[in-house]
Amino acid sequence: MSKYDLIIRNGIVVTDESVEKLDIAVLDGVVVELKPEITGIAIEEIDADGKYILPGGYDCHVHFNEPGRTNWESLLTGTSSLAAGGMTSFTDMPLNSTPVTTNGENFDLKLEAAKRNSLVDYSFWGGLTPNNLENLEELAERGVVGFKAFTCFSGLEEFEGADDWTLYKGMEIAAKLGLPVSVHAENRDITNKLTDKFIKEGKTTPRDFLNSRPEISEIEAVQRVILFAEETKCKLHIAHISTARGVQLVVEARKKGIDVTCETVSQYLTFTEDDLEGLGAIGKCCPPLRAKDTKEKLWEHVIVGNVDIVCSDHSPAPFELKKDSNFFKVWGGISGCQSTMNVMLTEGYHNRGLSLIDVSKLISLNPAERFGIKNKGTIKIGYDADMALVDLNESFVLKNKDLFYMYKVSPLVGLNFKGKIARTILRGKTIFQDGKIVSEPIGKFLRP
Ligand SMILES: NC(=O)N[C@H]1NC(=O)NC1=O
Ligand SMILES: [Zn+2]
Repeated sequence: MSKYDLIIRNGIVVTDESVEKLDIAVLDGVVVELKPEITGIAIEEIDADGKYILPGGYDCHVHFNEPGRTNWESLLTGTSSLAAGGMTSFTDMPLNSTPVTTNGENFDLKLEAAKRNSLVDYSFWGGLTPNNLENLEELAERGVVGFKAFTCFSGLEEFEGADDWTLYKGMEIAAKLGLPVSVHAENRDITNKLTDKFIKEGKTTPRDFLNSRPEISEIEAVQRVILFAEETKCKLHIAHISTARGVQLVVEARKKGIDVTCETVSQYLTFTEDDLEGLGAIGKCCPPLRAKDTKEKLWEHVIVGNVDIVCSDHSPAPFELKKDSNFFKVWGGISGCQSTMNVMLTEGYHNRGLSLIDVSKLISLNPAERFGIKNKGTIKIGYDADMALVDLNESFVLKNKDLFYMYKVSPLVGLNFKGKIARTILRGKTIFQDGKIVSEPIGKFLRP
């Protein structure tokens, strides 16, 4: 009789093709059997009767702060939050940790920190800035999934936004290296000019901040970087897209054969600009929250498959940086990486009829495939045994104390979610169960 490390019995398994009752057998961290009834024995058995089993999520856009700003969010607090939210891997942005990930030496520091402190599997974006074109190759050799650039101010002086020359040249190099470039797309002139103007006029409320970053600033930047992608043949990924018109440009570019994908994030699918006054600083992000009509159209794009990925853009900061009567001076970034699966189950599956297969593709398989992370993102023989066991019909209100973030705040607190993560399993090992982290940091480096 076959012997396994783990058998999970009686769960309803969400694969990339079906939702059905299956048993799952795991050996050495990998799914080795997947069928209605497994007869073997295992060191550990889990009875998942009544639970749905989704692939562990992959958050391809988080800003953790280790090394260097570990007092904003450490890898331990950040990855505990991911685990509590059913997420089993992530890609960290090249900022806001310090030093920023713009060369090989800095990359090595980050990798060392993750080896020690990450509870889930990890990978990294390298930075693309005006100062590091000559370092892209060494970052590629070390295993970054691609390069991240900003077309506007990044929020931090030490990570300079890319001018058009840098984008064009950087995309040429990335194309040669076979890696994608991910762009934070907002027009720098429009956002800077409006910001300066409003501050000069003493207009510094949340509404003024919203008005300083109109939809056109995203749409223009998306259009421009798509043109560079067409010319350079670079794989392009649009980060945290917030406008339906931006997604429409991506759709049209794909029809022309340009290799472009896009992600959106929970906040644009949950809140509108009218919520910002009530939320205050914890709801400040760039691009900002949008009008109700835009939010609904963005959902339509998600539902028909025009948006490839939903992730978090988790960008925490200490309370001090979230306090200023001038809203422009408040740190821009939302804490949300614990809630991506919850948002997609509640708003996507329960409220809008998005299938569980599509939910899991948006948060697991699509990012893994786009960024070349092999054997992740779905429950399948030969794939890593990364899973979230979910009580799909259980409702709960998210409370501050449920959060594993270093700063236990999030705009998502107080919302009623349906679909509770009961247990998270990384490569066959339970890392989160019944509200508690139950593992040491066992994360492993993932590279394309
Ligand atoms: N630096 C940083 O975290 N920036 C992020 N925050 C945000 O709101 N948008 C971003 O790109
Ligand atoms: Zn960004």
